[in-house]
Amino acid sequence: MKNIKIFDTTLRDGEQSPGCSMNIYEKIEMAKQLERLGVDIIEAGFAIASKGDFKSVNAIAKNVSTPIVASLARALPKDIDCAWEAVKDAKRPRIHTFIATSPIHMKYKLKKTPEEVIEDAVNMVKYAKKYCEDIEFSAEDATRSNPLFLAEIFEKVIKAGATVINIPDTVGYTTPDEYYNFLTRIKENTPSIHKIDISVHCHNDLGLAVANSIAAMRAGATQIECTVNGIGERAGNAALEEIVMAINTRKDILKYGTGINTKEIMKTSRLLTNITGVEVQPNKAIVGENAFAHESGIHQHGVLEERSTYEIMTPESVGLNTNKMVLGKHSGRHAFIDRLKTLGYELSDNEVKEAFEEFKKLADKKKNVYDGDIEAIVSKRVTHIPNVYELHKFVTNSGNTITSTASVTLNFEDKNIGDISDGDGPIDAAFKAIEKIVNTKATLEDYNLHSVTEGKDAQGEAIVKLKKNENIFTGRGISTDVVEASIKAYINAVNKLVYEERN
Ligand SMILES: CC(=O)SCCNC(=O)CCNC(=O)[C@H](O)C(C)(C)COP(=O)(O)OP(=O)(O)OC[C@H]1O[C@@H](n2cnc3c(N)ncnc32)[C@H](O)[C@@H]1OP(=O)(O)O
Ligand SMILES: CC(C)C(=O)C(=O)O
Ligand SMILES: [Mg+2]
Repeated sequence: MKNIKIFDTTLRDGEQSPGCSMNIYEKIEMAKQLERLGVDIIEAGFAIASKGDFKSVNAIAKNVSTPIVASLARALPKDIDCAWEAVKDAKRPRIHTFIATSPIHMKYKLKKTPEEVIEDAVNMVKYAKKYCEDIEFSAEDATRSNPLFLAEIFEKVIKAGATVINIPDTVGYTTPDEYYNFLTRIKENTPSIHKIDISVHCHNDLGLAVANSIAAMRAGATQIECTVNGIGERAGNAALEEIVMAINTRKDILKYGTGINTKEIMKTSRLLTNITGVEVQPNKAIVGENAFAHESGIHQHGVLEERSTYEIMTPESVGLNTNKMVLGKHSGRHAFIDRLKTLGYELSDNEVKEAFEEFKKLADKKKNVYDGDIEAIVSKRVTHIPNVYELHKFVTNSGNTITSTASVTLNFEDKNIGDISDGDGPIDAAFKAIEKIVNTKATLEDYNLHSVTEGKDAQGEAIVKLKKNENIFTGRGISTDVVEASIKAYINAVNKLVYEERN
């Protein structure tokens, strides 16, 4: 199966997205991750735009080895000189030059006749060719251009040395069928286009960027330009992760592959989010928080029985550990019982029935139902677990210039036993001191803290999960003092573990 080339323009068109500017170090980090992801081409920037852009493109050219590194340039000698200076150190450099070809752009923006635009395009491709073998030529606003005019300009720039022809939907105006026919018409009228790569670059103004890219691929495009998380000018560009996973998931009809290591997708998306601070919407395909989450009872039941009922790809295939069952007002009994099992509870049928009714009432009132809420509901129904260990007293000492220490005393079988420890903060120190006393040999699997009431006097609820021999013991602790809440949660988990081991 043939691979379609993935041209990533996160660092160029993506950066044109408001709020997505990146500094040189962030761009290098992102470029290295794109290399691990396996993209074929990195468009590293628009070298003439600023000194910073030039330095970033140049640094990326020096820091990645497998992908081609491209810089954008207008059809102007000074832009091409600058682009070449920036990419010339790359193992595989590319100059990407463009000029607009639509009547609107030529008349109002460039103030040039079509003949002048052809002349500039040809001259600048020849000019760039003196520097670099690999030249991409883009006809900006191609989809609002006359296809026969495009065929003429493409034939001439290919003869002048262009090795890739890009036919962008700059303003996200076309539709899949129209784009398919448009590309077919251009191919029929550009004899030399068959010798080189045909690229597409779609914007998402009508939400059709990915669909249009896929239609173009079916019409013979061999390179797709896209960005991580779909960032880019205005409504963004075609999202890399969506294109790649569509190709991957629908190999049966699309009959193409990519060189992308899909397991790196999530990491790449999160790196970009961390760098830019721009979150992806929760329902965003592939990389959104909810892309592999199931909230409603019928779906949760289906997925618990057989994941493929509601999952067309696995979360693991994009680098996520697992899917997510979100408990809320739409959830049903199957998911509720499954969560109880995960939390280590085994209830009788009647207890489950009562707990489920209470859970539904709570879910109607509360946006998020946490594990702690479920435990609060069921803990009163399960067999009472004796408090083998109880907190007698604790003292912690911490600050930003000293090592945190904790001294904890527990009551055990009517005796007080104490120990001390240092740690990474007062809570870590306290947990270590407790472990010295109880010696469970369990590992701390998870810890979280949230407020359970509102206002200045909010109570903090700590959840501690201890793991031993594949069993999870979840402890809860509530206090207005977060250290105390955490210590109580740890002791609660220890008591559950001890109870289990003794029975
Ligand atoms: C579709 C796209 O995404 S195109 C890429 C868009 N990205 C960017 O513009 C980001 C970086 N841009 C910049 O930093 C600046 O716009 C620069 C450095 C490129 C140019 O800045 P300035 O010289 O101040 O020009 P300004 O941006 O105001 O106007 C653009 C000029 O380029 C011309 N131009 C636009 N596209 C092209 C082209 N492909 N080839 C030749 N000239 C072009 C315009 O006609 C205009 O020319 P004029 O100054 O003679 O009127
Ligand atoms: C420069 C070109 C490829 C572009 O970004 C566009 O047309 O959208
Ligand atoms: Mg663009």
